[in-house]
Amino acid sequence: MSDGVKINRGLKDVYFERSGVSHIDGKAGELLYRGYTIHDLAEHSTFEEVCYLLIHGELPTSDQLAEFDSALKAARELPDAVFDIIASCKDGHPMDVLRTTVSALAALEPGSAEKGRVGFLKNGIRLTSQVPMIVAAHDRIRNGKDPVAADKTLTHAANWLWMLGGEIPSEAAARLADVDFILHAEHGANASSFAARVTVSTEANLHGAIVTALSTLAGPAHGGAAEDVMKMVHEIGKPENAADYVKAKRANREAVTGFGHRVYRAEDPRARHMREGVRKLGEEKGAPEWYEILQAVVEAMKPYSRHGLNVNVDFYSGVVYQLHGIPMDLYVPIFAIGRMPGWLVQCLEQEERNILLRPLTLYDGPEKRAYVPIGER
Ligand SMILES: CC(=O)SCCNC(=O)CCNC(=O)[C@H](O)C(C)(C)COP(=O)(O)OP(=O)(O)OC[C@H]1O[C@@H](n2cnc3c(N)ncnc32)[C@H](O)[C@@H]1OP(=O)(O)O
Ligand SMILES: O=C([O-])CC(=O)C(=O)O
Repeated sequence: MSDGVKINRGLKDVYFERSGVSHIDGKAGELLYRGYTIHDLAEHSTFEEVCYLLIHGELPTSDQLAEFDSALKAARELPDAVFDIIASCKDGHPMDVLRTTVSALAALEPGSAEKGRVGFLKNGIRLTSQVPMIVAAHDRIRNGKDPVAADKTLTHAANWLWMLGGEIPSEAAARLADVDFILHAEHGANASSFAARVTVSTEANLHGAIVTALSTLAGPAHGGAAEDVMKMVHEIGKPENAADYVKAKRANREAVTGFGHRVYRAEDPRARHMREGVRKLGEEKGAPEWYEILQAVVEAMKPYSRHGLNVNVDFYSGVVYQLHGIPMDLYVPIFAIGRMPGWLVQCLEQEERNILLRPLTLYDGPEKRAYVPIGER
């Protein structure tokens, strides 16, 4: 039945579509958004500008950026019912609460079923602004505090920190969050974006696709890794324990979290910026040991790196959040805040040249056989 059929398990190395959004050179460890290196964007750009670039294909002029920014700011509103929904499931994992709330917004928001480029853009911009509001409101509600209203004068990153902590963040803290969002904004056919594209391919609406993406991002093999890295760092406790920890993991053939990537065979280019963040912030906060533990794990992993096994973006990002006092279970939702424009633009591309995404599984079950009535089994 299966003669000559080649199966690409996990869809490894399979191209399913063309995309003009981001280019990943796995061997060279390079990532481009619309032709610009992630390093230039992390150094010189803002999240708002990167959103515009991803969605419209070009860096904006000042006027284009101002118009786009005011659309994002105007969308910093949530229906009252959302806060009741958050309160009713406040003890759940923030990723479950976020997914449930985005799903509820599909039913609560006028125009959520609108499709086509215009409908997707309207809903995508609205959700890009609402996702950080939901994450921040949930964290406050579960800690017995009132949600903080969005400040429409602040940048996307500064407003997120303001809504979370109820204090205007320092410029340095807001910039670090901004860079984190830029680094996480887009990454081709990663599992959550691919899943969102599958949803759009059935002509479902954007809210549905974002719910799919959130569900997929949550797993520890994808966005959940930053949370697991932080748990690993706590378990290791001090740099001198790292080698034994790694040895035990590898002896059991278990993955060391924060290492490995489906596409990169060189270091994930985003990791460099987060590593610098951990080093600097650790020194500033008088907590250099986190950086030292991470570097001891990198050293201990060297003998196992012959396949090009390197750290990925999530290896350092959790410790940056920890040093900012952000609880571990918010790490995946923070990834989701950054990834919103990437999901949106992948959905736009899918919608513009749609084809139902429907691969095949090669049947290897029993041969055709006669039905046996229940009394004769
Ligand atoms: C933002 C992101 O989503 S980045 C990824 C975040 N996830 C993690 O950090 C979780 C840990 N990493 C992993 O589980 C994996 O590396 C994945 C799921 C990300 C990628 O998996 P794959 O594409 O199947 O890995 P790949 O085929 O490149 O593996 C090559 C070899 O490296 C090994 N390997 C891959 N990742 C790891 C790891 N983290 N620790 C130890 N060994 C690993 C594999 O076992 C395999 O070894 P083998 O050839 O001896 O069998
Ligand atoms: O591309 C991937 O497979 C995972 C990843 O790094 C991302 O989504 O940022």
